[in-house]
Amino acid sequence: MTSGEQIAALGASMFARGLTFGRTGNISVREGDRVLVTPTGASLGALDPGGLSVIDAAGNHLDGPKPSKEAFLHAAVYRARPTAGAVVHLHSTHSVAVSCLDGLDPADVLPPLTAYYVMRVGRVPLLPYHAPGDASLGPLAERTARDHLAFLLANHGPVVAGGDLSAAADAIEELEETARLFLLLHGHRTRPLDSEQVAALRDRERTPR
Ligand SMILES: O=C(CO)COP(=O)(O)O
Ligand SMILES: [Zn+2]
Repeated sequence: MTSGEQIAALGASMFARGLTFGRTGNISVREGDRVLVTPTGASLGALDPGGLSVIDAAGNHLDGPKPSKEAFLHAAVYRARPTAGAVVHLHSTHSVAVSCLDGLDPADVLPPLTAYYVMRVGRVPLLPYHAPGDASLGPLAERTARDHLAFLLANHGPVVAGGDLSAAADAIEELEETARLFLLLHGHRTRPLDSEQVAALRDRERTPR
């Protein structure tokens, strides 16, 4: 499958499962110096694999239709994370709900409820509200992405990187399910993983298997 076909297949799957809706969300894949990104105003449910936009890591539009208004965010993540091969942004409902909560710890929005959340996502910070496409968020996004795989845009939604598209998809789905669990558990006495359990999982993830 070409990268364009992979992006279209993932978009269709995310859309079909209600992980994003309408004409929201955007997906990109890095290929060397070029980044293939979904066009602005596209439905992730109906992407044309041959009709994607091309930008560079500075966010410049190189080819194809006008890129996503969040292309600058994707470019910022690629500059910050040399190992990132893909970036996904969704308006996934439970993650967006968490991004609207008052009183979150902006350094770490969700507790480590499950092992897979720790293994696939890690610590997720909250970036302050900016209107969609407001490129003044770029420098903070770039600094944040250096040591975070994922971040949450306040009153908006998640942005998640991965070594490749399937890793980015796994991580953003894990984040969405953890946000759902967090909201489901509201009002229940909850026992997240303790710091030793979290540290052991982080060590294990660093050990090549
Ligand atoms: O999610 C979106 C904005 O945050 C969708 O915008 P684009 O259609 O420009 O990608
Ligand atoms: Zn958005």
